[in-house]
Amino acid sequence: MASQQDAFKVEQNHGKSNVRVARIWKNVDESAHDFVEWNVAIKLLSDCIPAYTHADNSPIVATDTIKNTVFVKAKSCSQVVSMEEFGIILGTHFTKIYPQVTSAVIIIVEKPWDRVVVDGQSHHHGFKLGSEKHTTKVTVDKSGAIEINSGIRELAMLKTTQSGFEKYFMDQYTTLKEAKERMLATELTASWSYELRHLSDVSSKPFCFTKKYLDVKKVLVDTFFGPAKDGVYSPSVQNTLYQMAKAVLNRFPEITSIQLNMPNLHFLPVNISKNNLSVVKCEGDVYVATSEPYGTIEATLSRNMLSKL
Ligand SMILES: O=c1[nH]c(=O)c2[nH]c(=O)[nH]c2[nH]1
Repeated sequence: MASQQDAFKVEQNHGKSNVRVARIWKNVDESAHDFVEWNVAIKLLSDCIPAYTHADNSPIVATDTIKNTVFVKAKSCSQVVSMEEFGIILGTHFTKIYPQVTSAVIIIVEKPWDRVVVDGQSHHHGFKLGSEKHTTKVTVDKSGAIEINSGIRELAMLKTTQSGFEKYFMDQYTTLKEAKERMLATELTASWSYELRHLSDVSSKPFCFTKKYLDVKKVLVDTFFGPAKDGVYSPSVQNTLYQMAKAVLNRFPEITSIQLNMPNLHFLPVNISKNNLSVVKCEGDVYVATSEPYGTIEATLSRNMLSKL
């Protein structure tokens, strides 16, 4: 929140980060338990300028209160809620209850506890840690205007073939050899926005955010890899990223834009020689795995609103 004070423009917000809440839903009928672990960060935009300029703390909602609210709201969710719904519940609370709070931003990252399968059967109360993380960012304004983003973090994907990189711009510093055949590895971070603009949009048509997250993830993964046997050729990370984002926008009309970040994690062919004699020659088989440096490739695709007219 910005304000003009003396000669200065003051922009400020406050909140609490790394509020780690775990919630179990034990159903009365003794069926499987549901469990989530969320890392919640909250930022409140509020009329708190006197606290900064005149040491007047009276408008500050203490960050300790903000933290407590996460646990109070987790307790009061008697039914399973998605992270996005929990973000809406928190954002609505802070903007409704406190006159000085104009907007609340809630960011949640879910720890990937997956239900264990034992002898082919889903366990009722056993969970093990998986890999990629579901994320969300929910912004709620006092007016009821909302922005809801969902996303994925740390989705590592690798293919051992069906990738190349050729005909790129070359100059006197270019030493990279063109490749028709290489491996491709990345760790995807994605985030997408839903066409939900007001709290009333959410209450009028209940939205299954968790299912949507799983569906979007499947489209991203399937597009990256292609069919199981033959895969799909990637002429660059850039093109693969574009195909993945496009597939999501084509498939889900309720998503207005998607941002993908796909680092190019390099596996370098191993070629070792001694006295001009080869000790190890990479024939598409032995590589050195590197973590740095890595290529950074990211893009955002949004619907061209003119194309809707
Ligand atoms: O798919 C790629 N895109 C690049 O921009 C790039 N740059 C590079 O060195 N290797 C690759 N690979």
